[in-house]
Amino acid sequence: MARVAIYGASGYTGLELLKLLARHPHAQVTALLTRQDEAPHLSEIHPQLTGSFDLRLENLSVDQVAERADVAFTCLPHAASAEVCADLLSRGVKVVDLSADYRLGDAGTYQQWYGHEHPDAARLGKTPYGLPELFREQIIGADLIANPGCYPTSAILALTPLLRAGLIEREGIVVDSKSGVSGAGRTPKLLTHYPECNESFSAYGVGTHRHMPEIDRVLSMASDQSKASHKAIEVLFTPHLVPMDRGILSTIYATPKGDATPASVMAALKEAYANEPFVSAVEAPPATKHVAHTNRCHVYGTVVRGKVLLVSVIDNLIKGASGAAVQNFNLMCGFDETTALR
Ligand SMILES: NC(=O)C1=CN([C@@H]2O[C@H](COP(=O)(O)OP(=O)(O)OC[C@H]3O[C@@H](n4cnc5c(N)ncnc54)[C@H](OP(=O)(O)O)[C@@H]3O)[C@@H](O)[C@H]2O)C=CC1
Ligand SMILES: CC(=O)N[C@@H](CCC(=O)OP(=O)(O)O)C(=O)O
Repeated sequence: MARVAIYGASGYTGLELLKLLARHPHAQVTALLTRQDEAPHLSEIHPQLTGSFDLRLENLSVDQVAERADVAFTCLPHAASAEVCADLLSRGVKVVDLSADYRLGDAGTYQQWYGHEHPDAARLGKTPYGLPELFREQIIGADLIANPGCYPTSAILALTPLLRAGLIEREGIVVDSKSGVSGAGRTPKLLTHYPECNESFSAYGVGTHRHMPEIDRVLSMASDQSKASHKAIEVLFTPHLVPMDRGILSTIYATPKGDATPASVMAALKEAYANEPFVSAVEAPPATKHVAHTNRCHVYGTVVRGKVLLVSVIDNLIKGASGAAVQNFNLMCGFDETTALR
């Protein structure tokens, strides 16, 4: 049994994490963290969880958390998260970090895309990236996991098999992604205010979104296993906000290479995920509803007018955040990887 603490339990990823942990036979939730001093009952913050946990959200010190928990999930904004992670790790608490703080490889790149210094830069480049389908061996038994970004999960799971099979060029990859509004979190923002986003569809972060270097780095790592001389991959990534609650759909375009045909593209996707419990290569372009509320990713690929075209879907809050976090937690702690996720 692992005793679990959740930082940022009042947010959307905290809620989804609690829904999953409520049915986890080896996890006991022992601390729910908030910055507020009022200690509200969990059912006041998330009425969906009424009857599931008799717990209050508390403003505890890291020492108090370390007494109560073996593992912490940090569902906090970036920078705030790394500060807590460093303190927890120094007290022997394992951490799954849902923020972006440990996903990039070096402090310079982090500063360039996040606009501030990294609070715990020594761990950059050394923390396993929590996509078990690509980095399972590094995740097993680790103390800290960088849980992936939601958009990167959808892009990397679609592209990596084709890069590894030599069916697409490393240059000229375009990732066009669309996300439901819960991707922006529960904390109110102008972009996600109802009259701003309802019945509207917009691109944002054009050329500047911080998931671009994350996708670059992970694709470069995942596909560069034999040829160290390869140049780093640089994708063109554009996110869009769709007026729906949840889900991400990425449409991806790449230049074919070698024997890229509709059949060989699908065969590479099928082979890569044949034994994966949560990723499937599907025969027709998937929709977000096919994976809503699940830890699954569906990928489809073909060749059209001289381009490889991929479509990938996930639930941003599950495979894109809390489901992946539980998958990583299971691997870190030696539980069956699929526990609480089937
Ligand atoms: N939403 C999504 O689809 C995804 C989110 N993520 C990442 O997961 C993390 C959590 O996201 P999400 O749950 O959506 O966010 P939310 O805004 O829904 O919740 C975050 C919680 O963190 C606490 N918080 C906010 N600001 C601070 C701060 N400055 N210092 C400490 N605590 C703070 C708040 O709790 P309180 O007020 O009670 O203290 C808040 O409820 C973020 O890093 C996000 O980028 C990753 C993948 C997907
Ligand atoms: C719709 C929307 O706003 N989505 C979020 C992505 C959520 C996510 O994965 O964020 P982190 O990398 O910070 O963990 C965004 O674009 O900022």
